[in-house]
Amino acid sequence: MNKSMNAQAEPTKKSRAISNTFMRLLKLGKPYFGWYLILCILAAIVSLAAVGIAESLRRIINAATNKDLSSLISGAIIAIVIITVEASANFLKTYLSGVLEFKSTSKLQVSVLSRLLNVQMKDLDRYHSGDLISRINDSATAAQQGINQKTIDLFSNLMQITFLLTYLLSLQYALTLGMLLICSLVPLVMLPFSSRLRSMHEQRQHIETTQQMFIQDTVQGAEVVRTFSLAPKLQQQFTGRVMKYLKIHLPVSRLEAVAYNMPLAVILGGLLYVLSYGGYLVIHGRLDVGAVAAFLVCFEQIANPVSKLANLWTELQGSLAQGKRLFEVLDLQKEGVRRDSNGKDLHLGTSTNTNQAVSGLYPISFNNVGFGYGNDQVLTNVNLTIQPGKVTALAGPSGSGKSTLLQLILSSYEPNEGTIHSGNLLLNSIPHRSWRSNLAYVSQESYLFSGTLYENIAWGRPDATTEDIIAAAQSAGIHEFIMTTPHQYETFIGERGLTLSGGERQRLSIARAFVRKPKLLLLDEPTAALDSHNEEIIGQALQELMHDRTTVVVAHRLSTIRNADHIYYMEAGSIVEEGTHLELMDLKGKYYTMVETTLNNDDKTTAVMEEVQ
Ligand SMILES: Nc1ncnc2c1ncn2[C@@H]1O[C@H](COP(=O)(O)OP(=O)(O)OP(=O)(O)O)[C@@H](O)[C@H]1O
Repeated sequence: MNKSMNAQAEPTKKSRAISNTFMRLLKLGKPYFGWYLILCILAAIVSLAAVGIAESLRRIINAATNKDLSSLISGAIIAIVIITVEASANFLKTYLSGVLEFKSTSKLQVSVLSRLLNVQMKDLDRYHSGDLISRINDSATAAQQGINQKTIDLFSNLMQITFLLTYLLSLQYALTLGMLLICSLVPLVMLPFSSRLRSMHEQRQHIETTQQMFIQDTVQGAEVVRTFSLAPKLQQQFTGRVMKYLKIHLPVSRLEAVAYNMPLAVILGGLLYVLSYGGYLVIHGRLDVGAVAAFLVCFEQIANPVSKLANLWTELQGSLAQGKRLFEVLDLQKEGVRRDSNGKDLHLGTSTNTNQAVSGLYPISFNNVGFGYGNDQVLTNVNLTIQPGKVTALAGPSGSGKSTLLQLILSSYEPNEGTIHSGNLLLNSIPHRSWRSNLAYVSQESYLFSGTLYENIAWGRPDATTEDIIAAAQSAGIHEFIMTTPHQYETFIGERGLTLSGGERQRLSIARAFVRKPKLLLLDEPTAALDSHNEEIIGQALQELMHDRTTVVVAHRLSTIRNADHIYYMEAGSIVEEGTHLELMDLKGKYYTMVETTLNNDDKTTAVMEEVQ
């Protein structure tokens, strides 16, 4: 019984969701009301012109059959004028529709992208980047077309049908009514296909997206593909995916072909009806020959919009499916925003307290913090204090949660249990933008953007002067290298800076942190990927960057850890030891074992030498 009730509730929920998507798509069109109005006026002119052309044709044919030259000439002149007006209005309508299409689609794409840039990381983690790109590129375009092009088409087609039918009714109502009856069969024959087509469009879109993600992974992982000779396996997988796509695409094409061609058969039948019944009326003197010609021309002009109306319905199904994908992203909750009981966004505001909290003058404290990305607990009962102006190091085995802890300080995620405070203020009560404005983060592999070397440093502080950029590059030890590149600071680096070496990429991201002049510095072992030569070059620079600055550093190298003012040693998401390097070494606990067993020999030799001294 429960099952049948659920089965009944399902379609109701589904149709509510469809109408909801449609209403929201219509709402998106609100700012373009003026454009719609102009386009509708133009559509009305075009539709009226269609009537004018049919009437002129009727007059010309009747004048010819009556051998009335002057009526024939005046009819032809009127027809030329109407055709000119119709062509101009049509041109303007097509042009303005194109501009509207571009404006509205790009605006929607911008709002989807800006939502994506502001959503919570935990939501973003759920999507593949290829899927998100497809939602911005394909779904935004198709959804926007659904409301602009298709609703205007709907309006113009309806208007054309109304005007022409009114005209034809004035000529011969019986013939017109028969014609109307035949035309109304067109959408009816489409009805059985529409819902099936909608769900098939959704399935096809899903397969297209996974295919796009696969291509993206294959292209981005080109190095691994070559190294491990994965090309044949990937080709095979891709062929499999194409076959899967064909499996849904072919039935869609078949169904579309049937759905689109059924109306044509009805239209041909209608044409036969006009010729036969119209000819019958002419024979009985109830209609003139010119009127039959006008009916024939109008039939085409009515049949076309009617068949378009029918197709429009199937196309709208596709747009609704895309709109659904789009709204899913637009509905993701923004970070730093709470929702009230009605689902309305409540934004956090800045205050004197927040300005103080982000000043870097107060300690950051974790109180019984627990966190997990999904169901698995990553951090458990973490208690720590990051003292202002000091260097705090996080050490511990791989996967113990060090980077995750930095992510919580960055406010990329919120703890599931416990609290994080900056001074007296809860971190999640501080607007993210304010909090991050005084913070720089350098990870093991910081992302570099396609652009120039200059731009990549300037991302650290958009208002930085050229002098600031050069000074930052000098401090990060990358200036000399930049001066040897073909266009110096204007040298273009490829996608993700792949034209640079690992060390150059890392020094560039450190320059980006330098230019920011942050109050709080978060380093995720930025020298981990560097050789000892490169490490030495930027080691000094990092010391300078950390000097007198609140710093939290995830450290693997002993040289980094031992200089820290305070070290937290983590294991399986918990802090198990804390103290200075010497204190922890004296303790002879887990930290001591790590130093003894895990760290590389160079590090140990340096440490021993320094301790001896
Ligand atoms: N975005 C994520 N989604 C799900 N799980 C994650 C995510 N990031 C990290 N994890 C998991 O959380 C745990 C802790 O990872 P984290 O990167 O914080 O460890 P770590 O101590 O910094 O490791 P390493 O020293 O190797 O960088 C790991 O088990 C990891 O698989």
